[in-house]
Amino acid sequence: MSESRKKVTTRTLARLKQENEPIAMITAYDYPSAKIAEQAGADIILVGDSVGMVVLGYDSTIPVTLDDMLHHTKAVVRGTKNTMVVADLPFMTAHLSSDEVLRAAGRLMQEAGAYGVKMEGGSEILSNVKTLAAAGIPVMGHLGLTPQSVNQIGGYVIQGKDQKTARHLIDEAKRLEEAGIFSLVLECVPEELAGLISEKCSIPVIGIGAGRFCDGQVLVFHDVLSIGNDWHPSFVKVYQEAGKAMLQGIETYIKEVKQRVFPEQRHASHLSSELVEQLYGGLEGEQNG
Ligand SMILES: Nc1nc(=O)c2c([nH]1)NC[C@@H]1CN(c3ccc(C(=O)N[C@@H](CCC(=O)O)C(=O)O)cc3)CN21
Ligand SMILES: CC(C)C(=O)C(=O)O
Ligand SMILES: [Mg+2]
Repeated sequence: MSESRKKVTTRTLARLKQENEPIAMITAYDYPSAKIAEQAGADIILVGDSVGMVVLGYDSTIPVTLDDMLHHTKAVVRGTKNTMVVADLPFMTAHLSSDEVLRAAGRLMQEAGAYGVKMEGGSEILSNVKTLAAAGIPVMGHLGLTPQSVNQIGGYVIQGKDQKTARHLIDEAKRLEEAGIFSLVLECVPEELAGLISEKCSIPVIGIGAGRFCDGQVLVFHDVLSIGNDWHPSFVKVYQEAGKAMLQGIETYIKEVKQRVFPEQRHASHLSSELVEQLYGGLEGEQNG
């Protein structure tokens, strides 16, 4: 599928929304996971700052740096041919001066090869969104539960549950759209609200924990495959117990080493018996001399 497919662009996504065809997005953080995501047919790979939690072992996305994002985005880009790769701007970056945010986004595109960037927030980042869009940088928005604000929110909790906050999210989505984002992630909002925003926006809205009525869905790679964590947010569906399969494989390897079952003869290279004899003979000669 991925071999023959044309490159996914902003135009592809706009067409998918127009044709009411769901957009499939998944995170990836390195070369093998990117190859798997592309081969599976993902439209968009997100190099999420969730890399900090599922790969680097932090307990939030806050410690993730631009250098981390560059490092992982480069690996993902090397693993893809025609999938759109979007990289998260890390904590605080969206709020820096327009020069600094431009430089950060520019590095993710020029140095790492990202197609575009995603930034968390609404009105407070609007002028930076406009600056990036004016520079030809595809910007994906991110509203609802914005994990970079977890300390301020006070936890990973669903957003937009009452009239005031729901109304606010609709307004923010419209403002971001006007500022020039090409797509919007909505995280952890009630599905009726996500459906309404998807309907009111002409750009594709991609949900995570936002229900059935978005234009697309995104999940974290390690959640879909249950790698590294027993616990998952309740919106996650585990499609394969890859973490269990990995553990079993490594356990069996270690057991076989301990029991001298691995390696077998075929797992090594060999000398001719004549050469072996000569070498042993040579050693004996040394010992006798
Ligand atoms: N592995 C992983 N998956 C993710 O989806 C993810 C990350 N990490 N890290 C960055 C953010 C953080 N996310 C999270 C983390 C926790 C919840 C969570 O605990 N949600 C509760 C619902 C809270 C409520 O009731 O309001 C849940 O039970 O799902 C949600 C999103 C989403 N992102
Ligand atoms: C969960 C998605 C939307 C994200 O921002 C990430 O993986 O960092
Ligand atoms: Mg993120």
